Amino acid sequence: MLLHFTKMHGLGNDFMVVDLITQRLRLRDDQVRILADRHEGIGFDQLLIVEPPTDPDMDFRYRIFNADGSEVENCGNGARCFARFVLDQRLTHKREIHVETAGGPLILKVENDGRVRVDMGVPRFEPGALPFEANRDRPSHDLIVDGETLEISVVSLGNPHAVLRIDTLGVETLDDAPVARLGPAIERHPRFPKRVNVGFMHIVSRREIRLRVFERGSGETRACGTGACAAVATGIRQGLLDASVQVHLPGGELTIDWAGGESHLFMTGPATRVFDGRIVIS
Ligand SMILES: N[C@H](CCC[C@H](N)C(=O)O)C(=O)O
Repeated sequence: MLLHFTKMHGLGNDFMVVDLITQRLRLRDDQVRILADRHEGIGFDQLLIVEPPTDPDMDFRYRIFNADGSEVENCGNGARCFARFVLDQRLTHKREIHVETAGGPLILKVENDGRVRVDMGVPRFEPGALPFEANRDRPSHDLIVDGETLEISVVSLGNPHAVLRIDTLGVETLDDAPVARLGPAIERHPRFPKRVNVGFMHIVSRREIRLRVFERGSGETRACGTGACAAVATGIRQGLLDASVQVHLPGGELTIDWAGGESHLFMTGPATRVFDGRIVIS
C-alpha cells in the first residue's frame, strides 16, 4: 500500500501529516512506531491524521499519535501545521478552520503573515482533568521523585502537563535544568495514570519565559505548543506572568495570550512544510 504524506514542523517539533480523507486506510500502532523511527522510517515526533469530522459543525477531525504509537488528545504545534496542510492540499478554502480532537474543539486561524493563531479552549487545572492523583486543585503540588520533593503545577490543554519552575530546582539557566533525569521520571510517575508532558520553565520577566519540554511519548522536543500554553497558564495563575507572554523554546518563539478564568487561551506561531513523500506500508 502506497501512503502519501507531507513532512512538516512547528519550530522544529516535526510531523508526518497524512490525509485520510482522500486516502482510505488505517494505521496500526506498530506501523506508527516504525514510521516514527528516524533510521528505519520517516522519523517524526508526532503523526498527524486528517479525517472527516464526526460532528457536522466541524470541518475536520484531527488525530495525533506520538512516536511511541500512543494516540493523544492535542498537539499545539501540530494544529498550526494541520491548518497549513488542509489549505495547501485544497481540502478547504477557509482561513478559519474548526477541528475536533480527542481533547476538545480547536479553532485554527491562518493570518496574513502566514502564522497560525489557535484558540486552544480553556485551560483546566482540576487534577481529574489530566488525570493527576491529588485530593484537590491547587496552584502547585508536591511530587516526590526518587526521594526528592519537587514543586509542580498541573494543567490540561486537552492533554496533560506538569510544569516546573527552574528556580524551584536551584538552577539558574535552562541549560542546567535536569530535563533528561526528571523528564522521564515525572512522565511515568504513578500519580499520572495516563503519563504526562513535563515542562521546565525559566521566568525571564512577566512577559517572557524560556521553556524546555520533555514530551509524553516522544521525549524532549525542540518545541511543544501545548507545553508553551501550559507553562504560561500556570504562571499566570500563580500571578507571575501577564496576559500576553513570549515563549522562547529551543526551536523558536510562540506568543501565548490568556486573560485567565474561563476565557479561552490563544497560541500564535509558524507552520513549516518541508517536503512531500510516499512510502510503501505493509
Ligand atoms: N506529546 C504530547 C502530544 C504532542 C504535543 C506537542 N508536540 C505540542 O506541540 O503540543 C502528549 O502526549 O500529550
